Amino acid sequence: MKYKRILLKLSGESLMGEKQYGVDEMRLAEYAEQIKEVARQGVEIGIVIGGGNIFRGLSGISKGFDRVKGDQMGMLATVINSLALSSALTSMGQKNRVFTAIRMEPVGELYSNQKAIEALKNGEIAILSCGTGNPFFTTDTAAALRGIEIEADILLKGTRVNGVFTADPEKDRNACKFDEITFDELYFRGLKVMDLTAATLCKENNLPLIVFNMDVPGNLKKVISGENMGTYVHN
Ligand SMILES: Nc1ncnc2c1ncn2[C@@H]1O[C@H](COP(=O)(O)OP(=O)(O)O)[C@@H](O)[C@H]1O
Ligand SMILES: O=c1ccn([C@@H]2O[C@H](COP(=O)(O)OP(=O)(O)O)[C@@H](O)[C@H]2O)c(=O)[nH]1
Repeated sequence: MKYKRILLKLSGESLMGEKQYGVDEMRLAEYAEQIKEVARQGVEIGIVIGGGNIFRGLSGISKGFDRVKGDQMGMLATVINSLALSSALTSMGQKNRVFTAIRMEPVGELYSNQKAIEALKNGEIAILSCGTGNPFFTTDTAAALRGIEIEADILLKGTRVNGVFTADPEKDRNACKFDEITFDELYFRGLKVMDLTAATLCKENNLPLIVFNMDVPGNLKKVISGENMGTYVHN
């Protein structure tokens, strides 16, 4: 395996699978299977999951919610997704631990980078929930931050598209994929694959990123073993 310690970001929306809301059990099981497969090869895995399949702070504003409360609801949504993934991994016999950025024992342990690294060294997958614990941030930013904190070799952003394109591939059929691109170019081209706070954290702390399609079974293993897929984003 090319990478020994990874931070995997999973989109909350992808967890919906074919559903309109919440968690699709089939999709969850597929993800858990892919994750277990690489964990069995000795790869240390930290995971940050989004919450968009349940609640997004920004969309709450239009429904009359206060932004901070809405964001807190969004962070709690990431806890629900994290518990679902933890449960799926456990049922497959894969050891894992859920950490929360906001104290809520016994749902999860309060996060610290030391405890998370300890879990990784123990062969446990560390599921890092609640995003950063702060409103006005995203789970992409949490993934970048936690990736840096746990000293991951790479940040892997699992999405439902094949990588970074010249335009949103779900809206523009003529969009072309980049095999690699720098963080600066992402910024200058205004590519919306990760928010700027997240991209800046990666850039300033030298954490490379691969954006890849997590919805194709086997892709996670391929990307970790160094197969050329997705888009490699670097300094
Ligand atoms: N230039 C781009 N290249 C790739 N994906 C893009 C781009 N611009 C926008 N996107 C969108 O970003 C999504 C991937 O980000 P992700 O965080 O997984 O999704 P979401 O924001 O819905 O949770 C893709 O599904 C795609 O529609
Ligand atoms: O550090 C964080 C991470 C997430 N959120 C909230 O949680 C929601 C869900 O996260 P995100 O939208 O990043 O999930 P995804 O798009 O990946 O499903 C966001 O809309 C925010 O409201 C937050 O307030 N702080």
